Amino acid sequence: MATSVRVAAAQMTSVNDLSANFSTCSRLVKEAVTAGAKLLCFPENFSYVGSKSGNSLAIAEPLDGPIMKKYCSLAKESSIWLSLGGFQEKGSDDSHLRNTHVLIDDAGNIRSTYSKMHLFDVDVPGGAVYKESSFTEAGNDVVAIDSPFGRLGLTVCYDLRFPDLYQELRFRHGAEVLMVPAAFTKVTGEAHWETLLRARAIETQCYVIAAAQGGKHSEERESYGDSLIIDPWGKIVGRLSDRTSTGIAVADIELSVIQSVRSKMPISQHRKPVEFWRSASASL
Ligand SMILES: O=C(O)CNC(=O)[C@H](CS)NC(=O)CCC(=O)C(=O)O
Repeated sequence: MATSVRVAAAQMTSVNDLSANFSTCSRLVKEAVTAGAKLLCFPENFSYVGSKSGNSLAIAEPLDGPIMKKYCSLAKESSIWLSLGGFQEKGSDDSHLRNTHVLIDDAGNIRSTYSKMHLFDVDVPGGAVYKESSFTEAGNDVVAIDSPFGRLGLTVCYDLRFPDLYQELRFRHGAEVLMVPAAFTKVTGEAHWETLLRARAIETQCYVIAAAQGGKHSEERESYGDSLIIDPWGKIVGRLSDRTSTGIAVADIELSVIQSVRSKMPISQHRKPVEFWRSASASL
């Protein structure tokens, strides 16, 4: 990784129209290129948000289908890496999709994919009831990959609430930058979004890039928004002035910040993972 490299996180309000969302993404790619970013991260469901969550089954496609081909061409034409967080990938039968985070390089090649592990089956207090598992197959592979922006850890949205995954990414897979594309609900976002993201950055000493859906997608659906880039000390280094507007947040990833935070506070040497204290207490 270069000593400093500029990245961007998109914030958008995707709708139930594939071509309208692609136009928005193309415009944001141009903005990111103009800002000097080498990587642009898009939120969960960047290419489509149905008025009801199960609606997205109808537009699910394989990774070599026409939708993903267009995004690969977009990356290639603009010579920029794209993190596409939460693509509706066709599942193993017609009633399931996979919620897949796709990483495309600046030559338009898919470098890595990760399918969301933790599915959002939640009765949101004061909000709607979600049952993502009714139409989604959970992934079960932890995915980290080297890139010009450091070693990236791929996650999606609700994964954010499960710190074990991020511990695994940092301490077993060597992640330096954690990506959390999301479509958080308004209620849970207000209560938890920034706190959870900053906690993940601090406890793993990683950069966190969190691209978010924000605003009203339809009469029925609204997302919290607030795309953030956070440094390994937990400081917010990239944010839009408005939580729900469409645009990009830009920040520089500095190798020296990762190194300095980690060497001054060497938590990788101090940590006592669960296997350690379980075997210690067993011998009492
Ligand atoms: O279903 C779709 O169309 C798109 N998928 C989503 O919006 C997903 C699953 S329903 N949303 C979340 O994971 C919200 C998590 C969240 O809000 C929290 O953890 O608080």
